Amino acid sequence: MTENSQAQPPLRIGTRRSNLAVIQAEGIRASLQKVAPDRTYEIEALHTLGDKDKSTELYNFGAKNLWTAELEEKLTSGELDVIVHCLKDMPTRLPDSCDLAAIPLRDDPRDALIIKAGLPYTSLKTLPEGAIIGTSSVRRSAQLRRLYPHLRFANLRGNVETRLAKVDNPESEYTCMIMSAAGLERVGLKHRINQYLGSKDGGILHAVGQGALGLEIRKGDAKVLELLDQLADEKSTLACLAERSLLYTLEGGCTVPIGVETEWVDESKHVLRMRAIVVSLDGTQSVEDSIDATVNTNDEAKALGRELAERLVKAGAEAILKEINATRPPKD
Ligand SMILES: NCc1[nH]cc(CCC(=O)O)c1CC(=O)O
Repeated sequence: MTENSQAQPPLRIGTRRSNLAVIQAEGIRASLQKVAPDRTYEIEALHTLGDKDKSTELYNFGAKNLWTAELEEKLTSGELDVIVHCLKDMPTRLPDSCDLAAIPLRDDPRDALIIKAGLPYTSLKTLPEGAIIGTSSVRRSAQLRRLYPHLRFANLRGNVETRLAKVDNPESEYTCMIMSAAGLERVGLKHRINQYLGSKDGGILHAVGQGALGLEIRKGDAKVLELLDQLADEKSTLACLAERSLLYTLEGGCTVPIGVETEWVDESKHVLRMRAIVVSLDGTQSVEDSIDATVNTNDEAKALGRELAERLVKAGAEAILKEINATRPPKD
């Protein structure tokens, strides 16, 4: 080993301590080892306040995000160099001392249906009247209530493995559950997916940033930014920035039933199609629209998200969101 490589301190990668979070951080470490093999990398998996307390009401706990605040403090103080997040769990407004760096190639952004082990159903359409879908996401339940008014919903919390165990338990009320395809695939549960729920197959629109990772750095840390830029995927970055701009424009600070889908409709011309929906909690009211725009730069991506948000507001999204914000539903 040369003196030079020994002199460079390890790059410290922070993440939450769930199995999914650690798998994601290990994936980023493996990618970094490929592009910068001389450097060493350390993962610090933190048991965050949000992981410790499972109560819903904590979503309303002060202004701080319980899942990201402690990691961001360590990033700001220099104890960490990068945080690996699920992009969809990253607020659209970050602390002043932090920045979103690279967005790597996105995995499948769709939601997925998993049916309780041993039941004969295969898709949403085959579920009988009164079947119970486990989800605590108002985005998922509101869209599904709208499309499948004969189905019922029950809260389902915990990490990926815990939720599946609760659904599979023959004593539990759940008929099935909805989770992100990417999350299920990363923890090795792809074989349990019964149906992928994109807009093309009778399904729902996914969460902003779903299926992508967000790499957060200290603001102005040019060295780490340059390193992480080597992991960036341009198309994923532009699509996700457009989605985050839509959410930034629409949200009143809490999580709301906004579904989105982005698709590159013409790779050579860089045309991004973004579709979005805002639904009332009971599924009875909704506004939906879609725009195609040429997107080559981050600013063009953000402009697309903003324009779609403004169109939705004009079509009545604000009234729906106001009513929901008044009751502050649990986070997606
Ligand atoms: N809110 C929880 C959460 N945050 C990120 C993922 C999975 C990974 C991803 O979709 O990016 C999940 C689980 C889920 O919603 O099913």
